[in-house]
Amino acid sequence: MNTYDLIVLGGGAGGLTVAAGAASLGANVALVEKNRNLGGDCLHFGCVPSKAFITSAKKVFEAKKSAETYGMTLSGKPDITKAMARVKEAIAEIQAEDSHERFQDLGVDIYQGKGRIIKEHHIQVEEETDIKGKRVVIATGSRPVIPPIQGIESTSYLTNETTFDVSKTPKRLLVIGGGPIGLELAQSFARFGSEVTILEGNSTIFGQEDEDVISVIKTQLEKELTFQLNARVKKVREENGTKVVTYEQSGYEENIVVDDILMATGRKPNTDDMGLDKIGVNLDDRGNIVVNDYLQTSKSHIYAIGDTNGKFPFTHAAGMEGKLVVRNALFGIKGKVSYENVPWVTYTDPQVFHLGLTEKEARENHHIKVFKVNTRDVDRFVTDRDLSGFIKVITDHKGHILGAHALGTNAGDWMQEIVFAKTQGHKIGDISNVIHPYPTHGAILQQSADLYWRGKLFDGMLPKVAEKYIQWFR
Ligand SMILES: Cc1cc2nc3c(=O)[nH]c(=O)nc-3n(C[C@H](O)[C@H](O)[C@H](O)COP(=O)(O)OP(=O)(O)OC[C@H]3O[C@@H](n4cnc5c(N)ncnc54)[C@H](O)[C@@H]3O)c2cc1C
Ligand SMILES: NC(=O)c1ccc[n+]([C@@H]2O[C@H](COP(=O)([O-])OP(=O)(O)OC[C@H]3O[C@@H](n4cnc5c(N)ncnc54)[C@H](O)[C@@H]3O)[C@@H](O)[C@H]2O)c1
Repeated sequence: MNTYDLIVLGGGAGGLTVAAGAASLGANVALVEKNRNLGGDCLHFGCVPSKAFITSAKKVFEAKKSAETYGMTLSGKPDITKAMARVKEAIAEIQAEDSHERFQDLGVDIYQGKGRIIKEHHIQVEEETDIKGKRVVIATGSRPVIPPIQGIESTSYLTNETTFDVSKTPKRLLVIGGGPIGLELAQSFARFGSEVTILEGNSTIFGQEDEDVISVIKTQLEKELTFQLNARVKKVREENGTKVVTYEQSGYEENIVVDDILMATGRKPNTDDMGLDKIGVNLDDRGNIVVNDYLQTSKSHIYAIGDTNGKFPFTHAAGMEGKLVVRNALFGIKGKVSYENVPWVTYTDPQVFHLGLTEKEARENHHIKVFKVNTRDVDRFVTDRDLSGFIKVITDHKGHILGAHALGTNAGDWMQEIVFAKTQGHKIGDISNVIHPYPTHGAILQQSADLYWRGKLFDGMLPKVAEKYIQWFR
């Protein structure tokens, strides 16, 4: 039986980070991946295809908008198969980075097949091969949750695993779930010509965002999508090639007839059927693997990262956790995980940027200040006619950054400066001293920092002292 310093289960965002990092440091590493290709959900069914599709959809939308704005004539319908071909091209190109050869060259032994933990240090791959590891990292990701809806077993529907294979634009599309997956894809389908309705069980879409952000993005998206909130799906059935969906809203039953349904109702960790209960690795009631601050499970030689621990289900968080686990597992360092400075971006148009606490969360434990700047007050956004967005920086009373939120074209890029500032412990005022070329979008951050100084200069004792000093100096 082959024996390793480290066995990694799952070759996605988290697992590949661990395998590459540990092998580069000289560890003897095995990587077990059930699919033929490495890369995981992010590459094959998640971030990469969705962003490629979003870009195509945005181009189509802007072509139409530009034609209207500049008095040109545009004819024809966009062909979604061309967009999906571009999706496949993007996946293939990035796949080359995650090839078996690359990892084998690093010294990683790859086992293709489904892995199960059969004893504390023993992994079985497809009931055929047994391998032994001093430490084990579980990075098996997640899959879509399918809610228990009457009739769903006999009705076809899309998920993120099948959406990028569609060969025609659904005329009427129902998206169940108003979270990031649902909204990013809904807007893109709408831009390819689908009539899209979002059915959301809660009273709001984007439940995790700051309230101001939710209110503005909803108004923006309503130009392209129809929302049904507080709506609970009761049953579905197929009828003459269409799907009839019955949902309850405000005590009434409503029916909607559509051509396709996209399920975007959250994620479920891939932690079942892996033998975890048998060896005493604890799961919470949603199936997430319970980990401590060092990302160790209830068995200290087994670590769990990425979507399996349910803490921060994003690719960059899985990568960050993976790097930490390499240090902790190989060198016995007790590095603690922290998500305080981990941002996320939802790639709707406009994009939604999120870092740290929302205003409501911050108010619970801090005496806060809020600095808000609208894009219409920043020259670069004015030149671009991008006038409906804003940024909001939330600080404690001393100016330490607690949270930052933004809505605007490419917000994920121009807000990165504040992630750096927060990570390095800078206060908001420090951004005021950073020179931003004129006219750039990033200047919006400088303007928010200027608000901080303006408050300090004009609301405190300083103006009175300054006045006295100037009189004396004259
Ligand atoms: C539509 C969509 C869009 C997204 N967009 C973004 C985005 O823009 N930005 C972002 O940061 N995040 C995004 N995410 C989330 C991101 O994809 C995940 O957070 C990330 O992939 C998690 O990485 P992971 O390593 O935990 O799991 P994965 O990347 O899914 O990797 C898990 C791997 O484990 C394998 N596996 C499973 N079970 C076993 C087993 N028993 N044995 C062996 N192998 C196994 C799987 O085949 C898979 O390859 C998106 C997700 C979706 C669905
Ligand atoms: N840009 C990004 O970084 C990005 C993009 C997509 C996904 N992701 C990741 O994927 C994760 C999952 O995304 P998601 O949108 O599937 O999940 P989510 O949990 O964020 O949203 C699911 C939504 O579906 C609703 N819902 C659940 N069951 C329902 C039902 N039966 N009827 C009606 N509504 C129902 C929920 O109230 C919720 O609003 C995210 O948390 C995120 O980490 C990230």
